[in-house]
Amino acid sequence: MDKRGAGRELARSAWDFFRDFRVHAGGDGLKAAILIMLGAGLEGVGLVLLVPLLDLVVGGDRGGWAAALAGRLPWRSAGDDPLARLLPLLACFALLVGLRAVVLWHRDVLLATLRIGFVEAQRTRLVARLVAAPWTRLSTLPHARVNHLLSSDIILTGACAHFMLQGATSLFLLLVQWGLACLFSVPLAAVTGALLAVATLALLPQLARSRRLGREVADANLHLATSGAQFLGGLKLALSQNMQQRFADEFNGTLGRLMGRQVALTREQTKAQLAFTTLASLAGAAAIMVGVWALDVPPAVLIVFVLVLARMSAPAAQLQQGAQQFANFLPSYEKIRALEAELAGAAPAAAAEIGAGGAFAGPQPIRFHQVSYRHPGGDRGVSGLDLTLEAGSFVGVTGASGAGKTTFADLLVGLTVPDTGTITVGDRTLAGAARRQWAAAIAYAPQDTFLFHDSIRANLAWANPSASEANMRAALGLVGASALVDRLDQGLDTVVGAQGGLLSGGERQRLALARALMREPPLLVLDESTGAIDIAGERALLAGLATLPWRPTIVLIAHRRESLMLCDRVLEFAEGRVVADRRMGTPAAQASAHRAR
Ligand SMILES: Nc1ncnc2c1ncn2[C@@H]1O[C@H](COP(=O)(O)OP(=O)(O)OP(=O)(O)O)[C@@H](O)[C@H]1O
Repeated sequence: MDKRGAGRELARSAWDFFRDFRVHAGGDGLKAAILIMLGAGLEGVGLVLLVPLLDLVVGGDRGGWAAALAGRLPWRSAGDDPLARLLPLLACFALLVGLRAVVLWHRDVLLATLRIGFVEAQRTRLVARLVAAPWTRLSTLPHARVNHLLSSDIILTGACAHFMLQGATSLFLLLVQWGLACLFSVPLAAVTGALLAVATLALLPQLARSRRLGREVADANLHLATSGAQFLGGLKLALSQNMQQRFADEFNGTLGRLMGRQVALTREQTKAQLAFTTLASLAGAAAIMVGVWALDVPPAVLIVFVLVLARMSAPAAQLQQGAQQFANFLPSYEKIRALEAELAGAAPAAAAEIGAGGAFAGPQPIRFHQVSYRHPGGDRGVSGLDLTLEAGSFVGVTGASGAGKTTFADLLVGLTVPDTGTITVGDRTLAGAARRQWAAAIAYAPQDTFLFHDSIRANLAWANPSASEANMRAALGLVGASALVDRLDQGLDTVVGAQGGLLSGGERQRLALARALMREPPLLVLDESTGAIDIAGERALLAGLATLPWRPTIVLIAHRRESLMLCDRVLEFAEGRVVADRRMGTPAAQASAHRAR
């Protein structure tokens, strides 16, 4: 992209950020602007008080506005007694300092509150978009991207807000100080202002470079976060195959690339900072030379002017550095907005629809009418599914990898919507509100066991917050996890570690199944979620499920023949179609038939 295009993009993105912040701030934005201006104004008044102070210390003729002001001040009439003139002056200073402290306190608290609130609002909005998005869209998002956006990138939007607010504060301070400089000598201030403006314009392209490097650092950070998240799992694999050096080299390579980008960014920022301070100092020196030789400014005015210039250097440097940092962190904000825009395009019906219609109570027949579904961006999925799952039946689903079993389960629970055909539960079609109510009723134990990094109790309560301890114990007993909980020091309050990392694979699956039972669902879908449990334990568990008192319809996806032995019907998938539908003469089938009577 050419320089002009990069500059335009930066300006557009910065404007979007400002607009977003302004909307978030609402009425407090105006209050903050007033406090920023008031703080800068009080700083200016403090500088004005330098005039009589100089008058007192240096004395003599300052000429122009300074003399006129000093002549008009009340303590001028207090005769020539320095003490009599100094006391009111110091009183004024004390008053000013106190007032300024109060204003700055209110300003800083308000700005911090707005900044923190803005970060939280960004996070809440992104989470809301993610929660509202359909599974078809979410399933294609890389986990690391979402994690990074919700953590690091969101925090960096706070840094953006910080530098924007700091920039506004510095800018107003600069304007007030420049206004004061104008009061002392308009031509001198005009020369200084023009030179500073030229220095600022010369450094504008630097901001676009800062944004580009910021984006590269953010990308490298994401890459590092992805590698970091998989570090232990990957290291275990590497250790088991004596490939740890290669693993370390790969990780270090990612780290090295990130460091390279960060060094490049620091180099650019330092260059810009030095260039700006050098140009600003030269501009000040040039202005003083012009003042002395061309404008014949009196020495006392020149001294005050130099003091004002010295005061201006701090906010000017802060403004320049803040702008660099803002441009550097802006890509994080852009990434968040990009994901929101992606998700907004795919947002399904509003969550408010959940309330419409009645809840699904008890198992009912589930009917697939000529259902087809293709995954986005490919031609794989399921097609022409035409079948009925009887209420309370125990259905096994099997087939080779990629045959379409999970796709079928996702349709069954309402995670995905058919491209063609319909799915009905009882007499209701799974669409809109009914689909959401169905999802709110059923339980799904997916292939990848997911447990929160929290206690067993909290993990179980997640599915049904009103579940009693007795319910939890009963579910744990049914899935064969009572002994596990009893042996843990903290019992139900034991924290299971990130992703249940402190438990074995089979134990994790048992807890996930217990959680699925907590809401007494009319449909229980187990997608290869018992495969890590020993065969005898799995058999006992499935036998328990087959005799659950509330008689849910159970769909068990499994590869092992032993797992399917208790099912009263087995569907075999191949190439997205049901190629065999077998009724089994099992004890479960008899139990099911008995229940049906
Ligand atoms: N999100 C997706 N985007 C594109 N294609 C997908 C997606 N998910 C699955 N597929 C493809 O759809 C086909 C069916 O996948 P599905 O997960 O239903 O298979 P499966 O029978 O459950 O396999 P396995 O036993 O290995 O879990 C596969 O060929 C798979 O590659």
